[in-house]
Amino acid sequence: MEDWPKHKAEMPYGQVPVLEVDGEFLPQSNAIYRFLGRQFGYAGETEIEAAQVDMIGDLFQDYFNEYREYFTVAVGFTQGDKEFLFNSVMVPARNKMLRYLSNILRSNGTGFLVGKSVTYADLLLSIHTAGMEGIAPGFSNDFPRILEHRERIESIPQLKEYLAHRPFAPF
Ligand SMILES: N[C@@H](CCC(=O)N[C@@H](CS)C(=O)NCC(=O)O)C(=O)O
Repeated sequence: MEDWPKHKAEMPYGQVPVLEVDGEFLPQSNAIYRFLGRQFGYAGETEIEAAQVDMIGDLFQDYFNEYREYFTVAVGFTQGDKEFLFNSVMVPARNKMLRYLSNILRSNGTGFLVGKSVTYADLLLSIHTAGMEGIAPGFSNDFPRILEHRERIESIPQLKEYLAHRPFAPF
């Protein structure tokens, strides 16, 4: 955080995340997800699946905007009443989003959010609930399909290996 003001000026829009590819700086989470998803085969197998995966990526942006006020206080970026914001901002946003995604999981019926295999939409969900669990323990406990989905995603061998050895990430 102390170094951030220096790096902010180097970022195309003064924000992170930014992916650097062969000297090109690519900002915006969803552009990065699509770029990596297409490159490595996690962006949906057909045109309609790709659109459904992107739809979930966009939904996560809207969702983040809904709970941003709680999140910035919870991780110490801004000052505020964390408990009040959890109940008034985070809980309604979480309930709406996790219910919606539980319904998608139930109707898709493959164990994944889109199609028959893992996509970046599944990674967004499992990373989100894992991160929130660190901030608000028990975050997804009322959503059994979401818990089960996270276990499925985190037990993918390559991901399991990565999660066991990745550098410390605060959230
Ligand atoms: N729409 C952008 C939003 C990026 C964004 O809000 N970045 C925040 C961190 S999550 C940031 O860089 N904040 C530091 C700052 O603005 O100085 C995206 O999805 O990548």
